[in-house]
Amino acid sequence: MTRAISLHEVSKYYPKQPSPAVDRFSLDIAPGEFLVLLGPSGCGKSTVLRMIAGLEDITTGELLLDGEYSNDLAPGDRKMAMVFQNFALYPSMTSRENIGFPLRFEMPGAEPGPRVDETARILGIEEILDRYPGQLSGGERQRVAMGRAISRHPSVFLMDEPLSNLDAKLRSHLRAEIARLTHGMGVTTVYVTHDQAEAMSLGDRVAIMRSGVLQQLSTPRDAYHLPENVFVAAFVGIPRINLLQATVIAPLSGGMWIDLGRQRLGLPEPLSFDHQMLRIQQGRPIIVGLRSEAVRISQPSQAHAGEVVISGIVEHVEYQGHESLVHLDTGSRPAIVPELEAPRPAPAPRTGSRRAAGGSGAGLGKLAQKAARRIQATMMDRDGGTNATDSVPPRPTHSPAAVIDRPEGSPETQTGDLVVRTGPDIRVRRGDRVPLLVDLAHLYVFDRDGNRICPAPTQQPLLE
Ligand SMILES: Nc1ncnc2c1ncn2[C@@H]1O[C@H](COP(=O)(O)OP(=O)(O)OP(=O)(O)O)[C@@H](O)[C@H]1O
Repeated sequence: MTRAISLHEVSKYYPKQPSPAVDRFSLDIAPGEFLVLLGPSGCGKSTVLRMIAGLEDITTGELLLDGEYSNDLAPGDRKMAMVFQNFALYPSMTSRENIGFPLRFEMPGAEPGPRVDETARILGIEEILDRYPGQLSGGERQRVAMGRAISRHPSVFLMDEPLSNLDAKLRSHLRAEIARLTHGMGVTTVYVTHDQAEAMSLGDRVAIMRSGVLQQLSTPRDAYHLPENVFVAAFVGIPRINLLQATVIAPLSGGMWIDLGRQRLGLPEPLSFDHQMLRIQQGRPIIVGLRSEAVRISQPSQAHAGEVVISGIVEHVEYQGHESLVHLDTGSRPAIVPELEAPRPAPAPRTGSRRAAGGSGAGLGKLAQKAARRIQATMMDRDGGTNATDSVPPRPTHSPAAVIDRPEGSPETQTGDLVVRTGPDIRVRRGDRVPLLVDLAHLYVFDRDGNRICPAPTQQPLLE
């Protein structure tokens, strides 16, 4: 048996805490689905899991199991098995006894032997059944812990960072094993991790959290390729996406550029629909996101259609064996996303509407009018408003919104603002100025609130 789990507007307030640990969290998990809760430490992942398990009361909102209201269902009646980070085996029991222990309560009077043997076979741990936890390696102990969960034939697995105490090699091995087991058994699984690589490789879908709030619920592929906001973009993907503070230059006389400070990216004409939508941002601070694969070090003569040329000074080359990561200074200002690693973020000040300029339902007519007004206003601000193409709009005087910030007193231009992936044999040295080809088909733009505006967040009506 496997179960559907729904959380509707679920919040959790702990006493004496200024902000909720989980804030109006909604999620529908299909029977048999493998869902990963991903986010930095303290964002509320374990609290969500514990509320599903019944180990934590829900302050407001509803938990439905197979469509039935279950907020008050006792943990033992939920038919869920949990696997934790610390293996929690009874030290005085052998592996066999540890795996069979919960069966004594679930199947009173029945002989647990066959179930234990079946579980041991699935996990490949027959040979360690008669050993005590003290005689097992970390990986073996975790297998026994999983065996204890599996042998119960639960309807749901809840896993809270089950691999984080293990070394990297074992982690990747057990990760594959968990994927095989849970899919094979078809049991709904909710898996908590702060490791984005783990989340991406395991989950049918990932729910990315920040400060108790769900940021994005999507397939791992969409989390990487279509991050809904700058936080998700920065949290998912290794190396981390390059995020640069920028402004849009869009003179009425035509053409459009993204100003990165010392250099500009000219958007290729005819402008794509997504790029046209950026017109409305003229004069406002934006964040440009470039994943490391969107930029390559190559001569301008090698540029493909859609690639534009800038340059950077090599700061550092990180040799990784199969590739190298080249850290460059392009004279841009990196955008900083707080809370990515913070133990517990301070509550963010409310910053206007979440709706992006191109948000769902916004008609193009309205957008175009807004854009025209914005352009007009910018032009009027300028000296005579004559040669708009050559004049760079004034730099924003304030840091753009809560999620984008430059620490007070930090230099205008920081070094190493862009990381580019190259082959392992790249021959560049610190201090070299190298040409960079930026593929604008892989350009991300976020507005001052951190919401993605390019590629446009929802399907927009096409230009006539
Ligand atoms: N019993 C509690 N009393 C008060 N605050 C709590 C309690 N349990 C958790 N919190 C707080 O709730 C927030 C969310 O905690 P939670 O353990 O769910 O985060 P997490 O994302 O699982 O973090 P981690 O990855 O570090 O385990 C944190 O700020 C934490 O300090």
